[in-house]
Amino acid sequence: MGRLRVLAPYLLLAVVLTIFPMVASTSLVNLGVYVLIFTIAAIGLSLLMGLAGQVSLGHAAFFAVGAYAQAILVTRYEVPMLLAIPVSVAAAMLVALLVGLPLLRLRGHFLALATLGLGIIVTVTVRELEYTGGTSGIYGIPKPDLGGRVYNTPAEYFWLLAPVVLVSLALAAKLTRSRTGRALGAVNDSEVAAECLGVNTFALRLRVFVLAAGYAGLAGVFYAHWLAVVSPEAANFPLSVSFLLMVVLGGLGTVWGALTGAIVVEALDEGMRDLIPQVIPGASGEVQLLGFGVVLVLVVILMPGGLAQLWETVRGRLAGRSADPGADEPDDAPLGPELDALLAEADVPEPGATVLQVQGVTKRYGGVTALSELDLHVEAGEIVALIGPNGAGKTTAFNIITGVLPPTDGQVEVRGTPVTGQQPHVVAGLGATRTFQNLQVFGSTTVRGNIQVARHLRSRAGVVRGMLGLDLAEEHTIARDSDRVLTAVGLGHQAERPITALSFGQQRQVEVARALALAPTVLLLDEPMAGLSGAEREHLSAMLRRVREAGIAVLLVEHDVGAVMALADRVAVLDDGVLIALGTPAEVRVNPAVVAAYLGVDDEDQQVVQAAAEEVQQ
Ligand SMILES: Nc1ncnc2c1ncn2[C@@H]1O[C@H](COP(=O)(O)OP(=O)(O)OP(=O)(O)O)[C@@H](O)[C@H]1O
Repeated sequence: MGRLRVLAPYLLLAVVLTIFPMVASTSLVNLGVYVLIFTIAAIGLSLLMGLAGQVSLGHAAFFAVGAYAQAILVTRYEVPMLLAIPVSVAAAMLVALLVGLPLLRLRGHFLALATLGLGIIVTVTVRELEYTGGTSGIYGIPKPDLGGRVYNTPAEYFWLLAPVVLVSLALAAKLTRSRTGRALGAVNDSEVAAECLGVNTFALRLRVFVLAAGYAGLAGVFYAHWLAVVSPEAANFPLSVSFLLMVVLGGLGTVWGALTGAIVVEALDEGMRDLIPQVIPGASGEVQLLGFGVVLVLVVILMPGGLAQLWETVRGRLAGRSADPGADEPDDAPLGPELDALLAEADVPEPGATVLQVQGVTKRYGGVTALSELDLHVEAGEIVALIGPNGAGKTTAFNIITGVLPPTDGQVEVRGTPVTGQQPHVVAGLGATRTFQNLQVFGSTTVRGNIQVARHLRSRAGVVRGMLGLDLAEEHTIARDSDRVLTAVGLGHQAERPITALSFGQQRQVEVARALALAPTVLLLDEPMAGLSGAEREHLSAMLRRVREAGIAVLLVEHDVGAVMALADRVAVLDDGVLIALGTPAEVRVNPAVVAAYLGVDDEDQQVVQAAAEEVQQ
């Protein structure tokens, strides 16, 4: 039943694509050919923008590379079409790899600008080079001839393209539902959280950038054969804008948006071509581009989710379902055997072995020293609390340990391996992960989806396996393990809910569960009790004791001093970036420097510290 639901849209589309050329006029089928060609390119851009969150203003550059490579291969070297296709697609992907390596280190609008520049470079290059035919381009590209059958008419070409579009769509859609797709979705929601769960964001983005270029290159190939000529316009900015419009109009959330977007943009294009000269006599293509710009702005303002969002709303209304299915019955016995099984997965050394070593770590921001020569270590099976007034440097210490920030000076080792200056995913790979003071849940998915990302390092499937569906057994294991994690921490009844439907405290608990799902050796928790009810705090404390018993090392930043004193084996106190005390809770409680540091700070914390000090003095 589930499989039929997945296949149904493709079957329906196959039927429509088969019938369309039989019933539509030749000019409409001709338009349909362009829709299908551009759909292939837009699917690639949809993956890049929707999945990897990267805006490209130069997608047409890869389209042109594919088109030119195919034109050169079949006209100059007489390479058979079927043999030339993979080479041309590979050429587009190779260009993407070469430019992606430096470009993808750029973020946001810088990447958009850089890809815009790439489009200009390709346009100028093919226009200036004699080899690529200069301004007139390359002529005489034959219509496809497969096994003696020539695809000459619009209908024939449409039927040739239809299966290519169907397969392209299916592969891309499968990728979005794979391990890679989940990881990229997580990167879009919170790059830092995804990295700290072991997701190598740069490598993933690069792969999707290259893949997107492959789709564009393939579209370029079919474009070249259909038009019989390729000219520098193929790499032009207006075409990149059209692709962008297709993806945004169709909706970034789904690759199907590429198809609907391509249909609407091509229809608009035709409409504008007729309409604009009537409204503005003598108007040129530039005015058409302006028209596209206006549509793009209107879509972004009025319908940011594109047609896909509209469709989802209609479908939800028709089915009478809300976005949040609500919670099931609460789990009977949280923290049961499932938690033992999860904790047993952690690769921990013998109790007492140092798993985290911080040596002389200093962090300066200009004139501000956020952290000054911090020395700290955490052993297996130990909870060390890091406390201190606001601005003491606790979060800075976490950021440096987990690779989110490089230190100005000093060393960090996880299980004896130096990790200073390494990316967070490398640190996570060694078994150290964290939660965040400011919640960093993956807001576009469910509670289960959040946990599944944390199983990234415990699974292997890459882009190709994900696209081809060769990851089914692994996907089954990830889903099963994620549900076990949720049951283990008492959140099984929330699995199906969008994470954003949960209360702040519950989201915090999911974040802790997500970090545990990595089966870490070292767990760093940044104010995990903040926003939790009394019962939830007790539940979390009980869980952390079990985590300690399992031999996992815990570094805990927490403002709830009472909870810290009850839980921690050792307490480190920071004040103004300086470690002012380190010892057992009993020792730290009576340390005059600690009492002084808390004076005039949070009333509640101050009372706890002072009451404890008085108690010991009596
Ligand atoms: N990006 C930055 N640029 C400049 N100063 C910074 C930056 N990040 C942190 N700081 C400063 O470093 C010091 C330590 O900040 P940090 O966030 O680590 O403290 P904290 O102990 O975690 O505080 P809180 O309990 O309020 O979260 C503060 O004085 C803060 O203003």
